[in-house]
Amino acid sequence: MKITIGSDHGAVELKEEIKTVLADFPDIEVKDLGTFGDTAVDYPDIAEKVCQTVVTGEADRGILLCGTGIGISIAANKIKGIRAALCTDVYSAKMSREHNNANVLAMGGRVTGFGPAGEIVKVWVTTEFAGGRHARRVDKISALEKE
Ligand SMILES: O=C(CO)[C@H](O)[C@H](O)[C@H](O)COP(=O)(O)O
Repeated sequence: MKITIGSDHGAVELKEEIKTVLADFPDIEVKDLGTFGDTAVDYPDIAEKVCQTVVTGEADRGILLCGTGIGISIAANKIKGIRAALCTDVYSAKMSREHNNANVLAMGGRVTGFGPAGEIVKVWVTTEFAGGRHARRVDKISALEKE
């Protein structure tokens, strides 16, 4: 699985931690699209960069981080084809894959600690979409994009 990851200046350390967690998954290839320092950047720019790789198929999924995860997930969900889930707990992360087929995980570097974030990422990358009744609902989300 190919995953692109990006953060604004509010979550650079969490981004590094998540890359360390994902390094334990031999089947996962991670591409880091920045930002890399503490100079302030605008989270919609990072959301756009990462989400473009998902909608074009260059990546299978994306992980987006900012201070709260709120702004970057709002921005991501404006992009056609993106289903970004802002998660602060493992159950929601699991459901975002099983029920919503989320293709982007968002978290907040000023909200979620390294330990919980690592557990969230692990379950998110290992949980498959359940399909069935959930596919009908996800299709209805996609239909909303066309209105
Ligand atoms: O999206 C956010 C808030 O909705 C993120 O937390 C940003 O990282 C945050 O807004 C950045 O704030 P800063 O004061 O410019 O560091």
